Amino acid sequence: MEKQVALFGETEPTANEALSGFRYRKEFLSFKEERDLAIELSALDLRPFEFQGHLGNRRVTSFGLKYDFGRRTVDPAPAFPRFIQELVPRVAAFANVASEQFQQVGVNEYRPGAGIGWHKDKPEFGIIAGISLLSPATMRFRRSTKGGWDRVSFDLEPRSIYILSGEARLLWEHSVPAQESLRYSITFRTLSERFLAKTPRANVI
Ligand SMILES: O=C(O)CCC(=O)C(=O)O
Ligand SMILES: [Fe+2]
Repeated sequence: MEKQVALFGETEPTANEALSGFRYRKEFLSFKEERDLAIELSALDLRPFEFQGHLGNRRVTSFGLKYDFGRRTVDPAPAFPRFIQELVPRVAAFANVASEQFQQVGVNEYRPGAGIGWHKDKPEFGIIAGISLLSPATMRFRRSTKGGWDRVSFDLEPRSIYILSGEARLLWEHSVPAQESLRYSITFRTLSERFLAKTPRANVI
């Protein structure tokens, strides 16, 4: 049976109880910020995400670094545009990391009918912070158990932010089912300790 968790404002105790390492705050962006960002995002050169096993109708782009799913490598990507740079300190404060630690940013555009299938983000990346714009969505989590799956889901409101760290990041898979109207997410990623240890910084950037 799936647990549906309603989140109001900064409800970390509730969130942590349901899923350790998941944090959420609504109204992280103002309406004006959301509108201005949506204009910036609509002007980006987004490409269809194509990879076996994933829903294909989401469009994406990356900044700072990008993960090449074919070669399984982390490669350089265009620098953060100004509107992303301006968000980083605020996102970093909410995530309790230094701004410089966010080295990768991904933009997802979900037109009506687009979603993202079950996955864990690549182990090269560490903490993930996600901002939602324009339309509500549900973020679903599952973890296999002896008898089947543990499941939990959270409503993501437009202008909200979530953090995936710890168990939510490492042990649970997540997905976002298709919704009926346009939604964007901007995801910010640090690099994992493991990846940093084996990759001198100079080679990454
Ligand atoms: O749209 C979202 O908030 C989820 C995105 C996601 O899971 C990803 O980009 O890895
Ligand atoms: Fe993800």
